[in-house]
Order: sequence, then C-alpha cells, then structure tokens
Amino acid sequence: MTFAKSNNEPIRETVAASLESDGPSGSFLAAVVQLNSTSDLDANWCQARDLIVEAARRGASLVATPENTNFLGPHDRKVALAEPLDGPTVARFADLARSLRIYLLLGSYNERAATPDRCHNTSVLFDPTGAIRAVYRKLHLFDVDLGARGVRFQESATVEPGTEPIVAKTALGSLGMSICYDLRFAEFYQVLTERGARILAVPSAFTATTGQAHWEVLIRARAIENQAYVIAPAQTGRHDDEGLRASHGESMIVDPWGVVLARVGEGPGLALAEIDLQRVERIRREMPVAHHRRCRVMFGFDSR
Ligand SMILES: O=C(O)CCC(=O)C(=O)O
Repeated sequence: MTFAKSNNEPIRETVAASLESDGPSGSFLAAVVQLNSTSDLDANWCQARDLIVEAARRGASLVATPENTNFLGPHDRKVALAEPLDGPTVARFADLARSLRIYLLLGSYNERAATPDRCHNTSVLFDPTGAIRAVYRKLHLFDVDLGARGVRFQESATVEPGTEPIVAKTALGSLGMSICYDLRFAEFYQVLTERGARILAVPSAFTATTGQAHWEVLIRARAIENQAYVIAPAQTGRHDDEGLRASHGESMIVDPWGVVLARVGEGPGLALAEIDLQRVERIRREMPVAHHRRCRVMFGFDSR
C-alpha cells in the first residue's frame, strides 16, 4: 500500500490502513521533524507537538524527532531536569502517539540515571496505542576537541552511556535505533542490520561544523552499506547552552540505495517520504553484500 506525500486524508484512516496492511513488507509514510530546541521546555514541547501533529495530518505512520527534543541548554540543568521513563516528558509523547495513532520516536530526552551527576541520552519509541515499544540509550558519547574548528564537547561528563544495541520490531518493520555520534561507527549499524533492522533511525543534534563536512556522506554511507532506509531527524540553528552550540539541521530520509528521498531546509520543519520495505529486500537480493563478507572469516573479526 502506498500513500501520496501530499495526502490530506484524515490520519485515522491512513494509519489504520497501514497497520492492517501486510506489515513489514508493506509501505508507509515516515516523517522527520526538525527542531530548534533550547532550554525552554514548554516552547520545545509546543514546537515538537505542532510538527508531529502536522506530519500525522499528512499521513505519516512513523514520525521521528531529533536528539535533545525536550531540552537543549546548559549541561548542569540537563542533569537536574532528567526524568525517569515514567516521568512527564515520556507521558506527553506517549499521549500524542496514542491520540494520533502513530509510531512516534522521541529522538532523545534526558533520562535519569542511577548516578546523581549523570543522565542517559535516551530514545523512546511509542506504538500507536501510546505504549513504549523500545528504549535505546546512546552508546557512543561525543568527547571531542577539534581545536581551531571550535568544536569541543565532553558528553561523558554528564551522560552515562548505554550498553545495548536495540532493534524494535514493529508492525511497520524492524527499526534499528541509534543517536547522533553513533553515526560514525559503521560496525554498530552492521550489528543492528544483522539483528534484523530494515530501517535505521539516527535522531541527531549534529554540530554545524562537523555536519557541513560529514552529515550527508555518513548517512548515505550507512544506508548504502546496510541496504536499509535511514531516518535522520536533526536539530537546527543556535541553542542557548552558553552560546556554544549550533546544529547543522538538514534532517533527511535516505533509501537503501543511498538516494536522499526527503530533506528539511533551513529552520524547524518536517519532511515525509515513502518507506517501501520490499525495496530493501530487492536491493539485498540483487547485491547480497551481507553474504559476501570476507574480513571476519579471514581476519577473525566478528561484530556480534
Ligand atoms: O559526530 C559529530 O560530528 C557530531 C556528533 C554530535 O554532535 C553529538 O553526538 O551530539
């Protein structure tokens, strides 16, 4: 089943149809939401909610928001504001998924961790009943000092890394979860793909400097080498974390051949594209790279 990008039908009809279709082998519309989150929690919520509602109105069955959706401000406040999974932020997004009857990926929020001076950077996937379908905690933390390029981050000072790769099985297909800097670790996506992922989610707040150089190239590379769709919602513009941070934007959806299907321009906004999992199967059948791997056998490397 396919939906037109400009579908203006009531959301309930299109979502119900897609969920009752042939599930993982059917096709559906996905949307990436691009945000400019700051330390203003209410403003961030309103911005995200309005764009998610609009994406659903246009027929999206899966809507994804960026890393740091609910808060992108000073690091000390980030930890102080961290909430457990049964806190108000997760509840708000769960209610929205249920009322719109969509799969909703909260790209990330600050989840309370066991240690008081740290939080997790956590993605939460809700199903159309509002139930939590999967939780992923960012594995690779952004600790870099690019000197003259002016990019300096020590994410591990405030964030406790996750320990598990997560692939969520849904009626729409299997979704491999990741966050931002994870994008640079090709072997991580190989693990997700081997565990069944046909769609890879990369909610991000990629820096303006590194994004200009690497964002599109890395996303398209991950799509091509894993022969999977990549859904990459991103933060854009300046944030108010002591004036240090600016994000690249350019949220996109890329197909398993590496073609950019949809891209958001300047500022907050959204983009939709059709996800057709039969295309994944066809490309994997025609060019079975997963069966042609030799390095592991020859050099003993194993990603599992
Ligand atoms: O990998 C990069 O260049 C950006 C990563 C990043 O901004 C992050 O993980 O927050």
